[in-house]
Amino acid sequence: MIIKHLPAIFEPARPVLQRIEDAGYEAYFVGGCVRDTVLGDPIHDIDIATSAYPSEIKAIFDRTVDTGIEHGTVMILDHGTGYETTTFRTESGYQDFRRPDNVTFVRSLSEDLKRRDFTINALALKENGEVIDLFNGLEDLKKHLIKAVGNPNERFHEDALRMMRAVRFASKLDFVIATETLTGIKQNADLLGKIAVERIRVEFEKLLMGQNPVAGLSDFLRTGLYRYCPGLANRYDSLSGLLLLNNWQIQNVDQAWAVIVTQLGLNVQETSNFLRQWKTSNELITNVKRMLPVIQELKAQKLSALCLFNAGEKAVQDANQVAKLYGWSIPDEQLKEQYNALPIKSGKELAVNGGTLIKESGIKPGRLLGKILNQLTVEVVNGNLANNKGDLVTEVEKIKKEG
Ligand SMILES: Nc1ccn([C@@H]2O[C@H](COP(=O)(O)OP(=O)(O)OP(=O)(O)O)[C@@H](O)[C@H]2O)c(=O)n1
Ligand SMILES: [Mg+2]
Repeated sequence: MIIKHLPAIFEPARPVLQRIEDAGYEAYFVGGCVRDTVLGDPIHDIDIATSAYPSEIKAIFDRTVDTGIEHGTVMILDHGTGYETTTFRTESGYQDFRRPDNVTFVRSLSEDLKRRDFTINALALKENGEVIDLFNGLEDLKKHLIKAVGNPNERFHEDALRMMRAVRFASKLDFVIATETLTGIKQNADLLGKIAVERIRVEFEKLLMGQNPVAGLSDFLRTGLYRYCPGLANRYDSLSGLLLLNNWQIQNVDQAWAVIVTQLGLNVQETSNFLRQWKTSNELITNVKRMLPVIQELKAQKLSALCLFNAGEKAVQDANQVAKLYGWSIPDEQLKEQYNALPIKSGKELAVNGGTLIKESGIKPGRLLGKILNQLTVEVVNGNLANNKGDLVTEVEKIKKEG
């Protein structure tokens, strides 16, 4: 196959490949960028593989950065852009166990491609547009098939994360996992236990945000991969409920996790613990925790002003998106109106603050002050009290008298 017009992102990199070829070596675009080019999908980054050793690349180009030289990766700087090139390599251990990370540099493209995960990811693209397809990747792309290169067991033993990548691609591309590959995942699922949770998380999040999350989740469940994921090991029944959701439209990672914790029926405290096990950021945990009460109130069809106020605009919108999956949502426009109708959107908008109350109402700094401010906020949000200084100070007098 020859691709006549390469997507624009390749253009500035072509002369770089050309120069490597002119020096007598081979150089190709490889991996996801080739797969996505053939599919006509957007390309976010390009990877280059070459027969030249890192030292040889550095001899060809004036400006390079050693970004991962022990793995064979050197960045070539060209006209202000960096291009990562990786020397053809093979996982060895047995061939040359003295090399760091068991990586051996090789001169042949096929040696490099045959240790890649799936046939659709084992395509190489020459600078002139020629696609090198040694493992029937093009046919599998056409058939919408995720198939391990060679023996699935071997591929998954080299890197167990690949099993998560398989289910992620099933969702992301809406492809089917080939039977033998699926069997390989079932047999090796426990190896996922050896993989850092952060790496698993990235794949799981991509799965949840893919084109067909139900397909990916279905594979994630039937292969048993979920057993080796934090907080999911004993939750097969609950997770299976996700397969019944037929209106997935997840727009961000906060929503993705909110779906999972909603499905698992976790409360706010359990959600914190669960997400901490997955090593998500504190920001994500905060966002998801803000969404949960909104989702619950949408479910109960009694969305209150206070709930909207506490969550804030982003969490409110995200929560409605999650609720949509379950048929609990209200029209976005209506929700927006309800939110915009809040008398105040944040505590800072309250017509009095701690300072005012200390000065004008003689309240001492401390717990009581916080409690009173909170009470005022709730009354204003609920529309029981106008947000002006006079009314609020009068209310404070009343609260003081009532003790
Ligand atoms: N565990 C892995 C990870 C990567 N690869 C190979 O390295 C390439 C680049 O990896 P990466 O950028 O992680 O994935 P992509 O396939 O490019 O997918 P994405 O679109 O998410 O970048 C893959 O296509 C594949 O050939 C692999 O064989 N095994
Ligand atoms: Mg990539």
